[in-house]
Amino acid sequence: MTITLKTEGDIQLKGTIKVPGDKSISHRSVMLGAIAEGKTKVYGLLTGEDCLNTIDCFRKMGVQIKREGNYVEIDGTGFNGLKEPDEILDVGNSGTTIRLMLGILAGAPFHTCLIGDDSIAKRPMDRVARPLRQMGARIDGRKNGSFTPISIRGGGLKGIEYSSPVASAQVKSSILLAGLHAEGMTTVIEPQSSRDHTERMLKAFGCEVEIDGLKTAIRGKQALKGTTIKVPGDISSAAFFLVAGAIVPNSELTIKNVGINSTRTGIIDVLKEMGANIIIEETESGEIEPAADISIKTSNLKGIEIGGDMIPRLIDEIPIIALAATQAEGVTIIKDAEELKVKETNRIDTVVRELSKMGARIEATDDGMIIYGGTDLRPSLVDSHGDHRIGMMLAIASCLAKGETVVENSEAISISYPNFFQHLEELKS
Ligand SMILES: O=C(O)C1=C[C@@H](OP(=O)(O)O)[C@@H](O)[C@H](O)C1
Ligand SMILES: C=C(OP(=O)(O)O)C(=O)O
Repeated sequence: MTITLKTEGDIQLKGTIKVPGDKSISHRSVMLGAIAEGKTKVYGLLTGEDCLNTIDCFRKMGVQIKREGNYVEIDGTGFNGLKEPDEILDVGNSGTTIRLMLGILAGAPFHTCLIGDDSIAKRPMDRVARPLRQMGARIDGRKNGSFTPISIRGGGLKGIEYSSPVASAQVKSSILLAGLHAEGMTTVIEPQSSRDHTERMLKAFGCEVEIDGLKTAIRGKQALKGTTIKVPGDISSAAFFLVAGAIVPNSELTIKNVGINSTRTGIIDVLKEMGANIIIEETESGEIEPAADISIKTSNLKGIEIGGDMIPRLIDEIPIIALAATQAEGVTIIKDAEELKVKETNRIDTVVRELSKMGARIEATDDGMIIYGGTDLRPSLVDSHGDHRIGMMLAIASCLAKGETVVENSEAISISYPNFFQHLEELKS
């Protein structure tokens, strides 16, 4: 699908929106609800393509999941109730689905075959296959199990202590979920902190998780009990409108009920450091996850350097931060972000290529990018390359480019934010 975005005269973004539910928390609600005993109610579940694929995979393993009014109910089978699927499980575009599910399947004594789309086929699975094999899972696939299609036969796991070479919540979560069904303790040590939704939610489902700095440990053979989850709005989706509010002239907008777990709020810290006029009003201290209403106004941004421990706290927001940087005064340097190369696209390359088409002065580096600020963007024919976050960043960029910007492959946006264009139109005035 191709979308044409017209910017005639000066536009401004004004009003209040509520972004869809957090994608990371939604995936985990379905997965933990499925392997728990009893029913789990999930309010605010994201119904983007990625989460629909997670639901579909668990249905194929015999789990009943249905919409009931304003919540989704998962009839947990208990871990031993999962059934060998008759069909291949298709995760679509979702890295979180495949990597976390491999952790669960590592403990399941049956055979499963997993595939995904062309983007998933390029993303590394050895980062989870390696530790899961050490625990006892049998995994095979293309290039010795490094890429999809991938198959797994689980069961008979033993706990391990694993030092992960990357700060990745998908790796950490996959190992912890396998650890839940292993003999003894399973410990993951990370080089930097990654998002901690799995740990928080395991606790909400009645499990004990030990956290000591960068070390997270779980004792095996703990049963999960169904519970009620309220999914806050996704800060990674809110990020597009936070940046839009800061860079589109005469704008002022509020986003209600956004998750503000500190492992995810790098975007807020960066916008503040760049000089954004942003106000956070906490609304939910959150037994599981905190949330806030966030307001932002057009601001004079300045370039900054972003790297180190900050990167895992804003990894998915880098495409939209790059756009913010094109409008800042001075230079922005993003470093230590090699992980961008193994996302839905190589996000260093796609951000640089597509923003350059619009006139941005931006250079790729080995581990990030350098962006020179103060640029007038021009309309262009650009492409999401099937990457939802690139598509949304380009749509926001079009608000600053007078004329017609055409975004190819814009359907990818429904992966994480199905009503994105509706919100964009509502805020334009
Ligand atoms: O665990 C998760 O829900 C996610 C973790 C991150 O990936 P990595 O674990 O690969 O860093 C992030 O980029 C992804 O969008 C969602
Ligand atoms: C990287 C992302 O997701 P996933 O790894 O689940 O495909 C993302 O949503 O930006």
